[in-house]
Amino acid sequence: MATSVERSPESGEDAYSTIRGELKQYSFQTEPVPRLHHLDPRVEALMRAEKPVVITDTNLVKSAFHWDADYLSSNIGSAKQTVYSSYKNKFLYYDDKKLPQFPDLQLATKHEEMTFKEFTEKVKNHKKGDKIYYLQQALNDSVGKSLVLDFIKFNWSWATEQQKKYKWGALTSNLLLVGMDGVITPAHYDEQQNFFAQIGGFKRFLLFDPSMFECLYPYPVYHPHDRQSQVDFDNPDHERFPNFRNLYGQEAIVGPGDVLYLPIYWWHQVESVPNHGMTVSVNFWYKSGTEEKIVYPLKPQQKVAMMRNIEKMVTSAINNHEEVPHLLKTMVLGRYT
Ligand SMILES: CC[C@@H](CC(=O)C(=O)O)C(=O)O
Ligand SMILES: [Zn+2]
Repeated sequence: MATSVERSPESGEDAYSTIRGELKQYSFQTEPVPRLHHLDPRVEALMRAEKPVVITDTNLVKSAFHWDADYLSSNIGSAKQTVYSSYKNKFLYYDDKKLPQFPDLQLATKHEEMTFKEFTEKVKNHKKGDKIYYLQQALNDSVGKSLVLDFIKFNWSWATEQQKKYKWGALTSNLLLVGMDGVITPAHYDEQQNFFAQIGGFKRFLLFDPSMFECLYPYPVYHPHDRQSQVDFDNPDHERFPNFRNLYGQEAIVGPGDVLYLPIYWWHQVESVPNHGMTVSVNFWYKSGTEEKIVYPLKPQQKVAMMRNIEKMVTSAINNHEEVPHLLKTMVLGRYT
């Protein structure tokens, strides 16, 4: 498979409209995420409302536009990188610290450690039916000098200005993502604010408001797939997940130079657009700021945080996750339903 990365930093509208015509359709409706120049005042309104927006011309990662497979191979260094492999194109995240409680869990994706050079070899020699690979590595001080210089030249003044303006907490990490053509990260939410910067290739985001929690049925908090939706978007089980029929979302295509503001607790499915080569992205995860004061009614994301705390409290108090479902059902069925 080619390791080339499709690149047209100022991707003309033609690239996006061509891609839009190729995208897989799902059973739910979506509307487009606004795509705005970073100086457009509507960006601030959307970010204050914690709504997604594709922000253009930030130059956030312009110094990394040359990060293609060959450059990264020669400059990232010989440290092992975190790579996931799967015989399918879906890469469902799992928390390996929770795996011991689920010894029988069948994982479709495997965590492998390999050098970047080994990763690009596997991608180059990929044949139909072979494993598919997705590199997902937090940028750290093991990278080579030239990558450090590129990293230092990110538009940190813009990023830091936003971080202060919206009272976000600390930047916790930058994840380097190098995906083979067509890889998918299924629907999940994260507990951090996120600037998702696209460097090479194109990614399609399906985004859902935190209130869509009741349509997306996340795994229990104690489960290794915590925060991930249980619903298979390609073959939804409407018996188990009846509210999936009410799902409604937003959609965005991000290309080189685009930055997607992905608000904390917003659900997202991320698809490397098929037949457009490898994708290279870097995300910027920030702790969310603390609310100055609680305002009622609570926001959907606050209710999600509350439900998470209840599940965590019950699980630790009862000290046996197998007893949690019965206790919660006893508490709710026939009483609150
Ligand atoms: C973690 C992988 C995912 C991005 C994402 O979910 C995030 O940045 O929160 C993707 O690009 O496939
Ligand atoms: Zn995510």
